[in-house]
Amino acid sequence: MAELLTGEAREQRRAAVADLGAALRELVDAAVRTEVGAPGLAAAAAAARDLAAQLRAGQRGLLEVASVDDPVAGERWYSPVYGPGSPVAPPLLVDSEGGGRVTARVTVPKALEGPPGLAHGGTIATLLDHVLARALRSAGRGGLTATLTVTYRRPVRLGVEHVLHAEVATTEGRRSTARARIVTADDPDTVLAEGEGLFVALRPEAAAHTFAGVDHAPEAWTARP
Ligand SMILES: CCCCC/C=C\C/C=C\C/C=C\C/C=C\CCCC(=O)SCCNC(=O)CCNC(=O)[C@H](O)C(C)(C)COP(=O)(O)OP(=O)(O)OC[C@H]1O[C@@H](n2cnc3c(N)ncnc32)[C@H](O)[C@@H]1OP(=O)(O)O
Repeated sequence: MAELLTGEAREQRRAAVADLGAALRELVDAAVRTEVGAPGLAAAAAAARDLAAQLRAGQRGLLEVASVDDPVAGERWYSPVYGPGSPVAPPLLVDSEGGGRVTARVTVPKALEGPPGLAHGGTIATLLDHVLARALRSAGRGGLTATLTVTYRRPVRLGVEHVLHAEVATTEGRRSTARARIVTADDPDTVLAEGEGLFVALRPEAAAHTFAGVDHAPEAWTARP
């Protein structure tokens, strides 16, 4: 079981995690855009395997929560959406949240491309799903996504700054719904994609089953008052 860090030790490790994450995102971008020759690719593959071996020297299991995480608040430093340590996160930057509303910014990188020059539709769905969940959390509502409906109205382009807005729509028992949209920073009135999600908070017995084997109970996704 990975021991969760607190205080100064956690801050220091979080800074190092974020620094490695930024370096790896540069590497992923370089890797998906490279046109160097085959010998250059072979040398890079060997260097990448050396680096992986270096990181495997201290490794947690698949169900173990990272020592820098806060599973009660739901802060995941390797989240594929916003995690500062994730090589595959765009990453999404949350600017403000509270009272059932969230505003976030993102610039979708080449690694998350769908049609040439455009964000992959699954990436857009991922971003919308996250801000929907975050809006609900900011209103004290937990839960897992039960349904997600995405309407793609205009392309979301790579390399352009976009803004997401989300807000709680309804709350009833363990069920909550929220709405979100994505626009460009330069043209906030033209909606590019919209999302609507239903989130269901887990009953304690369902949470025990869903998160069986996870070392720190992720309270953020279970039933909340
Ligand atoms: C910078 C450094 C970091 C800083 C970061 C800081 C902070 C970060 C903080 C927080 C991050 C927070 C949040 C964001 C995180 C993640 C968001 C991602 C969310 C996901 O990625 S999540 C994964 C995908 N998701 C699943 O993996 C779900 C699999 N699934 C299930 O686990 C069950 O399916 C479940 C739980 C959905 C329901 O199961 P269940 O057994 O509890 O449900 P049950 O049957 O009791 O229904 C109860 C009531 O919901 C209604 N209901 C249920 N399902 C429905 C449906 N589909 N359509 C319509 N109604 C439905 C019923 O009709 C009933 O309604 P009623 O009560 O009225 O009868």
